[in-house]
Amino acid sequence: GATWTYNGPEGEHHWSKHYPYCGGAFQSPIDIKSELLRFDPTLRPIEIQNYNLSPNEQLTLGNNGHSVQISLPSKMHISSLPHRYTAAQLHFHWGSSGRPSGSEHTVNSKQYAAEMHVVHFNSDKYPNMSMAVDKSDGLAVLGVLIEVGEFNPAFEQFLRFINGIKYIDQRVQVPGFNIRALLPARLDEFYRYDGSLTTPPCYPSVLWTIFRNHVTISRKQFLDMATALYSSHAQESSPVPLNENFRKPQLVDSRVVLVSFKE
Ligand SMILES: NS(=O)(=O)c1c(F)c(F)c(S(=O)(=O)CCO)c(N[C@H]2CCCc3ccccc32)c1F
Ligand SMILES: [Zn+2]
Repeated sequence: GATWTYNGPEGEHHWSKHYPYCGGAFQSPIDIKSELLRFDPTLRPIEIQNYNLSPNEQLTLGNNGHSVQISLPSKMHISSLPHRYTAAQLHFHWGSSGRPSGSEHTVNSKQYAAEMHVVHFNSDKYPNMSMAVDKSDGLAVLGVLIEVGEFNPAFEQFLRFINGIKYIDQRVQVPGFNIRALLPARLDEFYRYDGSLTTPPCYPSVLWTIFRNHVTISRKQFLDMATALYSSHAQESSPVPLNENFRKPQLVDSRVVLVSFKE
């Protein structure tokens, strides 16, 4: 489809011209405000299967012009939701070297340095991502808020290859590693709401799970992610830095945000 960006004439305020859902309801991300929250004792801890990948497996690390993404094997899945949700890919949203705040979801208006999304599709009902992406029960995304702090060895497992995908459409193979190590310790404390893809086509097809606890990466790791990539092609004379790739919080309307924990 048309090229969309995060800023300028193709920026988020213009997305709905080519992608009508982007101007519709049930949009993501949102600001997770305390007064919106409702404790739900029926929310079960997230249970994931086969996230611990062997180094003998190869993952594709790629720059798709909008984010850095890692393709995931279909044996990885979430087993604690009403349907099996099979992993497709994970990617990130971040700020820039001058602005270490680039998360999409915010908590009481606090924006974190970055955010990771692990995208899954309902494989009980749909054969692949393409068939699931526009269905109301199609997708489940796990969101992890990221702060600058302690060095994170799990992130290094792919960050050490990032200079191989500096330009759009570049891909490298990286050895598998334990994707669970990218998630926070507690998978039983999270926010849950019905929302959408945060990029065009913005389909309202995502069951969002945002973990309560953030993870940390070091300042150098953040700068590696926020300054290494370009959304332009390698041979282009004027490279376009890939950063600030986050959508602003959207209207919550009458949606309720469920929480699995009490203060
Ligand atoms: N924040 S978000 O809503 O989770 C989110 C992104 F922000 C994001 F940039 C991507 S993208 O990297 O594919 C670039 C633009 O679609 C995705 N891709 C999903 C949805 C689109 C189709 C598809 C097909 C296979 C695998 C993943 C995906 C995305 F879901
Ligand atoms: Zn995302």
